[in-house]
Amino acid sequence: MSDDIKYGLAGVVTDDTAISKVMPETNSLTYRGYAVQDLATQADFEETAYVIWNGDLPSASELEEFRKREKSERGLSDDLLSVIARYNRDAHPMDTVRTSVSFLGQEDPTADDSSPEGLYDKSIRMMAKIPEMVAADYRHRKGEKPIGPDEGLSFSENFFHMCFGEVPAPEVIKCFDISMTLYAEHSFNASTFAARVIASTTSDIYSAVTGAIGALKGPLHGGANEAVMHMLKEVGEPENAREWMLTALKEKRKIMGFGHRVYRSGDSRVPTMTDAFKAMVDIIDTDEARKYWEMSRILDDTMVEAKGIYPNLDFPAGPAYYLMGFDIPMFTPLFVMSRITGWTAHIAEQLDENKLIRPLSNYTGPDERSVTPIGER
Ligand SMILES: CC(=O)SCCNC(=O)CCNC(=O)[C@H](O)C(C)(C)COP(=O)(O)OP(=O)(O)OC[C@H]1O[C@@H](n2cnc3c(N)ncnc32)[C@H](O)[C@@H]1OP(=O)(O)O
Ligand SMILES: O=C([O-])CC(=O)C(=O)O
Repeated sequence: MSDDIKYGLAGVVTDDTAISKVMPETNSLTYRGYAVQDLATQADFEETAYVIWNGDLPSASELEEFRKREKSERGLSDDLLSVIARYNRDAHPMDTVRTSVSFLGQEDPTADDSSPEGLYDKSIRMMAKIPEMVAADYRHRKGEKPIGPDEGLSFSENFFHMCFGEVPAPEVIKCFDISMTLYAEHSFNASTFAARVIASTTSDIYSAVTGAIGALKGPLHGGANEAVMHMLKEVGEPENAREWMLTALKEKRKIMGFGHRVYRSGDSRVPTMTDAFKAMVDIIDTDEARKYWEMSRILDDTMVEAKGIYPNLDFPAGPAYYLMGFDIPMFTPLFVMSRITGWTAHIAEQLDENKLIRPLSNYTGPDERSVTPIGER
């Protein structure tokens, strides 16, 4: 290890961005200058997507136009639906959504159009189509036929409709929609950086998004929302929670849903997601819902008290998604449905003033040596 190297690029600023600002000193986050909490509670995910892509809040007519455009892009080709119908039912849903996005790219004859308008078209197209890829795959693994999109429904309502054939209570939709806004964008996180690296080679937007999905899958990044729910299931009951956490820490286990590379004293998005999770628990009002709420409170308090490490967004999002009825392996694809907005905004920003991303490395392998012919080895 060398003192001159910033391993994992920790603390390194690699480019400018005007999309979001992560402020660890105040545990806050803005998208294009708007506080994420305000967007989550006072706007909806469609308005947030508009802000991320266009820079300002839409007027009423701009928003109406944008909603129409998103709805008009919904719907998968018969070819893609038949590919989804052939996916391995045991495959991880992140692998299947990665494959579906890649398939969408090869269906688009303008995939290489990287003009600002071309990128914007494809960004809206992916926002509109990824939910159906996830929902159709969810139903396929249950042996059920896909349910097509409903133009009368919002982005979040339509997703529940395509998964379950019904739209739940408004509080559940609101909780889901808030999670979409909170997950949408977070500066140079690993998956966004992966997308920017791919875009910087002037590859196409679908390739950059496909790579970003691969980066998001890992449990140190987006995959943590699934890992959190596995942890809650392992803990089992609220009365086990404190002891479970103290033992896990003693055993030096990594506790999923805690810690963050940038925030060191709390993730800006957690209070809003926790409030939404609690509001949903109160509406659902079952023993199971209260159990996961209480358990997560105890785990959070114990971790902060014992290690001073705070929960990240995946911690409240995991159990919230579970109580909405989603299977655990679907949680990270839900993140994809949201982060497609941030990724594509970053791809456009990267291409606007592109410079190939190619850092240097510190070689630590053997000194130069000669190749001994095979007969002499
Ligand atoms: C939406 C998102 O992607 S948010 C991130 C989701 N990921 C997770 O929740 C996975 C669990 N968390 C982690 O693995 C880490 O906190 C990361 C990957 C998010 C950040 O990692 P880094 O910035 O590299 O932090 P780093 O690993 O250096 O941690 C610093 C110290 O805190 C400890 N620590 C950090 N997170 C955790 C954790 N979740 N559980 C236990 N200890 C932890 C580390 O062991 C380390 O201790 P040490 O100094 O005694 O070695
Ligand atoms: O910023 C990060 O490193 C991870 C994160 O919270 C996100 O991508 O939302």
